[in-house]
Amino acid sequence: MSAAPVLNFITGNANKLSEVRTILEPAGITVRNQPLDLPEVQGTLEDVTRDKCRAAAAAVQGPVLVEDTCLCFDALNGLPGPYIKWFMQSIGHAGLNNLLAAYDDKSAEAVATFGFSQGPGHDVLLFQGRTKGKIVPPRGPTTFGWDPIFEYDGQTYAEMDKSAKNKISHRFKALEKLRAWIEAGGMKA
Ligand SMILES: O=c1nc[nH]c2c1ncn2[C@H]1C[C@H](O)[C@@H](COP(=O)(O)OP(=O)(O)OP(=O)(O)O)O1
Ligand SMILES: [Mg+2]
Repeated sequence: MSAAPVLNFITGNANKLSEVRTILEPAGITVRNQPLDLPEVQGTLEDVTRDKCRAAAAAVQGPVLVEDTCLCFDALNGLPGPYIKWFMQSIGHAGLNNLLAAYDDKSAEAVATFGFSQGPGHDVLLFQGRTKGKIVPPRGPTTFGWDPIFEYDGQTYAEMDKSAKNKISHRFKALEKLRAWIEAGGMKA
């Protein structure tokens, strides 16, 4: 590849930005950031990211990367899903556990959907990663969102070393697809 790829990741979430940089920079991909607060519509995981990406491209009038994270409870047919941010803010870790009190099935899926657009009027390309786990009472540092209540293979995301989370996470799996596409020359097409 000739010029080193540069992505403009539009997110207001410093933890997301840090994980994305940690995962992509070893692959020689530079991640810039503009911390815009973009409107988020209601709809499927894909609808939310597509709309967010179009709004970001319009706001910066250029190429953008966005990401929307969902936390889907199997017993609730995928809810809170894209609305997890508002559930986290309103009812927190305890409330999210209580939502599942009536069900034996505590399984959940973390989903990261990245959207890339070359700019206003261009298609939005989606790169999605999913990691299965279960919802548990909080364990570990409360640095990043619902990390303390999402258990993967016996440890919560919050209990795992950052490097361990970044090898199995929903975000890592999505970024593997994005990286493969960039390495195949996708950004230049
Ligand atoms: O790996 C994660 N581990 C734990 N919590 C996480 C993770 N990734 C996102 N989260 C939280 C942040 C927000 O409460 C919600 C997703 O909402 P979401 O709209 O995608 O994120 P945001 O508004 O913070 O940033 P952005 O400016 O990119 O939209 O789940
Ligand atoms: Mg958001």
